[in-house]
Amino acid sequence: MTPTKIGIIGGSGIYEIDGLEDAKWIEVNSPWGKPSDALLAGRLNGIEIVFLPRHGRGHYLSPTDVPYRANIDALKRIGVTDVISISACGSFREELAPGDFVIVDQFIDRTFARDKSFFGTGCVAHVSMAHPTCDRLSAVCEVAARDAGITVHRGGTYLAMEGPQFSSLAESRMYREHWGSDVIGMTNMPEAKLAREAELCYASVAMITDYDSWHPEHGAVDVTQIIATLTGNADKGRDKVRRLPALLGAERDLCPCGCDRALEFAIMTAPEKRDPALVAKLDAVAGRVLNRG
Ligand SMILES: CSC[C@H]1O[C@H](OP(=O)(O)O)[C@H](O)[C@@H]1O
Ligand SMILES: Nc1ncnc2[nH]cnc12
Repeated sequence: MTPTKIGIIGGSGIYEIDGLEDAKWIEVNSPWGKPSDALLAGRLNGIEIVFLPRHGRGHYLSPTDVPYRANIDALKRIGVTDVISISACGSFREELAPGDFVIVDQFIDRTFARDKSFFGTGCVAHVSMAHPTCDRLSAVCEVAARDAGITVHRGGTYLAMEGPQFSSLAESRMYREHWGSDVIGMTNMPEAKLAREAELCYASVAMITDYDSWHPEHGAVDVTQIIATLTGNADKGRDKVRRLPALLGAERDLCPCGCDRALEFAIMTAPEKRDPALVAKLDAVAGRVLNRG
């Protein structure tokens, strides 16, 4: 058993969390660059929590410019075991209404201008993304949201678009009618891929803020409406976060989904062909498998 350390990545409208004991902002240096911000570390019910605002305090980073690799590396480096992403999302389904939460379990990655892997020339690895989220952590997020009085839907496909512009009507219809997507956002990819490479359990909580552009009665998306929905949900969202530690427990066993062993058979590059500089950068992410004899 190892101690649980919960990492929370807050998306649009969530730039800090309150109620942490001994809370302090910590600068974490990563060989993958500067994370979006310092990390807010503290304890909730005796369990360690680390919070990172994805777009930085003041929302200065666009979805394309979020330093996804530095963020995931920093969380891993500081000892986080379980990462919960909280994101504002558009809905492609009438029944997924603004104010509801969806516990996402699949992704379609349409992003194209981001670094998507820690690995590459000099250390090649292929992890499975068949089941990109952790079922155990997702179950905890579902219970916490339900207990906080939130309408929550378990399972859903998140379409990750590059942005920063919202989708055209034609794109919105294609994602919904032909691609089977349930929600849309701009940030969960490559975040989920990188969390898997870093052997971190990852769950994604989509807070529905709008109906994107397909809905005949709702017109185009606008940021004012998104912020109003997020603000209206803030108290319940905070309540949900407060419930997580008790549900997760202070100690964790190996993840039954295997998230914490994702690299076990993933690395292809022969030891003598590995690039020492890249291997050094992978110390936190892949040290468990690269450093064994
Ligand atoms: C404020 S609307 C668009 C913006 O909100 C979402 O951010 P996040 O996923 O970090 O909550 C969406 O992905 C866009 O980045
Ligand atoms: N409709 C939408 N499309 C992309 N990202 C979003 N974030 C919130 N609503 C969104």
